[in-house]
Amino acid sequence: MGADLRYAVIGTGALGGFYGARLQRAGAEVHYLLRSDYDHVKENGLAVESPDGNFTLPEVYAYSDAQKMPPCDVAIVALKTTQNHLLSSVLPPLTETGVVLVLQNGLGVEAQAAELVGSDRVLGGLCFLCSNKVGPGHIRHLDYKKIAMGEYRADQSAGGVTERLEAIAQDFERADIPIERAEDLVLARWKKLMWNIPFNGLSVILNATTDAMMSDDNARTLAEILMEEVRQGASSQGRTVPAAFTQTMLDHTAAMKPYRTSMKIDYDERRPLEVEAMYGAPVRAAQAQGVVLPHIETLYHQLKFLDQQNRQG
Ligand SMILES: NC(=O)C1=CN([C@@H]2O[C@H](COP(=O)(O)OP(=O)(O)OC[C@H]3O[C@@H](n4cnc5c(N)ncnc54)[C@H](OP(=O)(O)O)[C@@H]3O)[C@@H](O)[C@H]2O)C=CC1
Ligand SMILES: CC(C)(CO)C(=O)C(=O)O
Repeated sequence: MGADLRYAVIGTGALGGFYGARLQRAGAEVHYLLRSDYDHVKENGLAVESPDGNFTLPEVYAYSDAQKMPPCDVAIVALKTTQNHLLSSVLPPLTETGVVLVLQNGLGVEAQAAELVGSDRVLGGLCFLCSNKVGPGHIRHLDYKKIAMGEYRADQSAGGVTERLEAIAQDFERADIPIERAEDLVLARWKKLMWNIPFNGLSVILNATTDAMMSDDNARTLAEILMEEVRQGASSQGRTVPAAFTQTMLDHTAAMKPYRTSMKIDYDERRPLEVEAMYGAPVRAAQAQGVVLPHIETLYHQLKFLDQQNRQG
């Protein structure tokens, strides 16, 4: 992998638009794949509002067809996981040493990219970010931005910190994005699920923002029960999430600015919910090891029902 990496952002929304624009502003060459915003962004570029400072990029390399993109060193997958069935048609050509970096929430998402490009060419990242797309090519970054990034291994082993991971991490750091080098991507994914499984799902079921859930004993209890099960799920995969991490997540959420989770926004906008990647995949991974996660499974079925009703309605 050469010194100056060329990036592709596949899905220029809340997350992809934010990180892509930050990389470009820091000097990286970034190519963006867009869908509904293509004409607007080709004409006007991207605008980012952020507590770090607002900025615009009047000129960006915009595409509506991945096959027209140049070979890239790092293709960042930033679609919703509900669109991953389209991956084969939206990934750009890669350079000889090019890799796919999957920045989506959930579990098992790297495997979908690995099927297409080979399991030795995939990394994953967990983004601790609150960002929304509020208009065509218009990203509103609200809070946080750190990424825990790690190497994917088909056998689920820890991939360690490789040179290419280090090179990508340094590009992000130049863009003022803190990067945690995750030795074990599987553990990092389960730790992120400690937040997403309780709060994304409950925000839809309880029709509540994070502050409303944190200030209510019943909602907090539900969140704690779910977190305990996520720990059991991690343990079924040979990973240990320390018991104290539950309190860390609760404290983190209590300290957050009131937040409507991404799943709640998708629900309110009648868009498909990321139920399979966030709930189905962890439940199935645990089940494959003979471990049942009853509360998470219940939430999974409730969310599947609500998602279906919501989009029919
Ligand atoms: N937003 C956040 O703060 C965080 C998000 N995440 C995760 O990141 C992932 C992305 O989420 P987020 O950025 O919020 O979602 P968004 O919906 O904001 O962004 C996804 C983008 O992908 C585009 N897209 C969809 N299909 C295609 C296609 N076929 N070709 C080109 N572009 C396409 C969409 O375009 P269109 O506008 O046409 O729909 C949209 O702009 C999810 O897995 C989410 O859970 C994780 C942590 C925080
Ligand atoms: C936990 C949070 C809100 C920010 O840390 C996030 O990363 C997410 O929505 O997935």
